[in-house]
Amino acid sequence: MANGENFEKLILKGLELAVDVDAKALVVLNPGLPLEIPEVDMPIIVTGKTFEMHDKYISIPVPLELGLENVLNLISAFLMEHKIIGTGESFVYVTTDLIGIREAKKGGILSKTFFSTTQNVIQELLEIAIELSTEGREGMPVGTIFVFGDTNNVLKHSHQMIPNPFKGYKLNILDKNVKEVVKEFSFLDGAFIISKTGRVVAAGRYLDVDTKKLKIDIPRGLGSRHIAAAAITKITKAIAITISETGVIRVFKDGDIILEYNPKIRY
Ligand SMILES: Nc1ncnc2c1ncn2[C@@H]1O[C@H](COP(=O)(O)OP(=O)(O)OP(=O)(O)O)[C@@H](O)[C@H]1O
Repeated sequence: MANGENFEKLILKGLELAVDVDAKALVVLNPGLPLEIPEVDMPIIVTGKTFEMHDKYISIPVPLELGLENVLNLISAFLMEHKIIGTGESFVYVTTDLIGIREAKKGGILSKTFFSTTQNVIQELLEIAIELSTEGREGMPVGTIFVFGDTNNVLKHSHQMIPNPFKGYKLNILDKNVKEVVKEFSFLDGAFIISKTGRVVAAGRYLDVDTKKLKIDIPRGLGSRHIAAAAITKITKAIAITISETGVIRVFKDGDIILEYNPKIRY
């Protein structure tokens, strides 16, 4: 039922339900339809391309491709971080074909800095990760790491494995053509270093982390790429996104996996 008119009717029903169950917010998972958002007292969150504060609602960039469960977890963390809902309180969500109620989870592991205006960079990186996972590079599976934010510290804890192909270029991940350039260089061993503003600082970077000392607690079976990604987020404030050669995408913060998703599996 991906038609705007019916979607708007569902949103109105969602609002009614939210009032009935004393929910603290309404979340609209919009796949990109032009929508008329009603003016109400309750905070309304709409998924979109960019982070924007509107009069009637807040738009937050979360790729719906991540699957309902991941998207709702991310939004739940956002609502808690912004004190829109507290533990035990709920929000109502509306997709193009369902309405549901969700309770905020206790002890969310998403860091406070995960959602901010720099979220647009994370959104872009997740989109690249999803494309690399599903398409590979020239048909071959690709594995890599993106380390985002806290760049000076990340650079201190890493070194070039090969000359840095991005040295001297001011390429920003938010610029249209740069996405393809980054995908082209994804065959390089090591990690991409991305600054808070989206600048591609380096590729082919080895993360120097002493994983024995750091006590990294991630599921067994994950190899050195994932351990290194977890570790760099433990010793810096960066967020790491890994793509495994199996296609699984993981997001790490403070040494933990905060999101795990396989775009090859339909949820
Ligand atoms: N410390 C590190 N810094 C940057 N890249 C690393 C580091 N350690 C490993 N890698 C990268 O990870 C690649 C794969 O290593 P490994 O197979 O052990 O990882 P993995 O976690 O099992 O990943 P995958 O699921 O993709 O196989 C290496 O070829 C290298 O490019």
